[in-house]
This record gives sequence, C-alpha cells and structure tokens, in this order.
Amino acid sequence: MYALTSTQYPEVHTSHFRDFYTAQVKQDAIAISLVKGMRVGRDGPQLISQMIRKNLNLDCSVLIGGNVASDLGNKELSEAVIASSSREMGAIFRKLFQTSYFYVDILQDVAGAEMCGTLKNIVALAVGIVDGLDYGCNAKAVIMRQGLTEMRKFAKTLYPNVRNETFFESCGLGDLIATCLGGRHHTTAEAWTRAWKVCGLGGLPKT
Ligand SMILES: NC(=O)c1ccc[n+]([C@@H]2O[C@H](COP(=O)([O-])OP(=O)(O)OC[C@H]3O[C@@H](n4cnc5c(N)ncnc54)[C@H](O)[C@@H]3O)[C@@H](O)[C@H]2O)c1
Ligand SMILES: O=P(O)(O)OC[C@H](O)CO
Repeated sequence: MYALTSTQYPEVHTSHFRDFYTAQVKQDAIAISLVKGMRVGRDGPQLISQMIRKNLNLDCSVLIGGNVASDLGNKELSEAVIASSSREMGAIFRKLFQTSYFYVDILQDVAGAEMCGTLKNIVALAVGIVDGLDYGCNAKAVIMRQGLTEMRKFAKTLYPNVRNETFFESCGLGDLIATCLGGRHHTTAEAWTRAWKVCGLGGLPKT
C-alpha cells in the first residue's frame, strides 16, 4: 500500500510526479483519493481522481463523507461513501476503511461524489457568515437548501452524468450538514464575520 499526502497533490500533473510514482507503483495497482477539492487550470477543471487516472494510469476511487477528523478520532458514529468505477472495486476499498463506528456505502458516481466534497465548502463559508451575523436557523436553512440545489446544478454543468441521488448521500447532504455544523470553513467564516463587525474591513488581516 502506498499513501500520498495532500501536500503531494499539487504536483500530480507534473512529469516529475508521474516518473517518480510510476517507477514505484505496480501496473495493476488501484487508487483511492481522500481529498476534497479540485484543480482549475488553463486546461479547465480537473477532479483529483481524474488527475490520478490521467497521470498515473490507475483506476481511482474516492472516499467522501461527513467526516470531521476529530469526531472520527474519538470513534464517534460516522458514515461515508466510496465512489468507484465498479461495485467490485468499491467493495475492496470498503474492507479497508469500514469499522464498527464508520459505515461505508458504495456508489458508482465518482464525479458526483467528488463534486459534492468540493462544493460543500463554499456553502459552509456562507453558513459561517450567517452565524457571524447572528442570524437564526431560518436563514441557515435557506443557505443550506439552496446551496445543495446549486451544488447539484453546478456539478451537472461540468459533469452532466452525475446522479441526482448522490447529492442526498453521505458525500452530499451528510457532508454538507457536518461541515456547516462543525467544519473549519464554517468556523473561519464565522470568526472573519465577527471580526469584520468589530473592526470593519480595514481592521482585518489581508490574507
Ligand atoms: N480534517 C478533516 O476533518 C477532514 C475530513 C474529511 C476530509 N478532509 C480532507 O482531507 C484533505 C486534507 O485535510 P487536512 O485536514 O489534512 O488539511 P490540513 O490543512 O491539515 O493539511 C493540508 C496540507 O496541504 C498543504 N497545502 C495546501 N495547499 C497546498 C498547495 N497548494 N501546495 C502544497 N501544499 C499545500 C498544507 O500546507 C497542509 O500541510 C483535504 O482535502 C480535506 O478536505 C479533511
Ligand atoms: O473542516 P472542513 O470545513 O474542511 O470540513 C471537514 C470535512 O470535510 C467534513 O466532512
């Protein structure tokens, strides 16, 4: 088993990366990405799984869910999906990840699951701003519901074959709720908004 850290992903499109890993990874290896995000370059948007598939010539699955790391570390009940090109491939990875407190479902919509994991962070920023403004539950419900709808529309614009059902799985609605309740994007946006209310834009850090 060979693990890449997220710090290695920005290099994944380079020939250095390809030469280095193809020398070490067996031809019949299979890959799974745990990264939430995508690369948008001059050649257009690319999912992490697409980059791995293209550059390393490996079949690549993804694991995505409402999985705040500290909760998982405490072995609290969590769930995720593994999205793979086939159910057989998903079943291989499920054996690796599923535990008594971490339930893993299998999907065959890799692009849909990965787009969910990427786009939910934007909705979490908006919910953090709403919390920073001390609005109540109604406004947060609006942002989360409309956010999920826009996630689906945007994903389908880029990848027309993504499935509607994917957005109601753990990678979609589940991850959206977890991130909006306790993720770092939400926490950062709330703190930024509270600071803005006190200091105004001039008092905020430039980064
Ligand atoms: N922490 C969680 O609760 C959690 C849960 C589920 C999924 N994930 C996903 O796992 C991945 C890693 O999350 P993490 O919590 O380990 O994040 P982290 O912030 O702890 O680590 C990310 C690392 O990436 C590096 N990095 C960021 N941009 C870079 C760039 N352009 N070039 C080189 N290095 C860069 C940072 O320096 C950092 O070391 C993310 O895709 C995240 O969405 C995290
Ligand atoms: O801390 P965040 O906002 O990156 O969210 C962490 C995970 O993606 C939640 O599933």
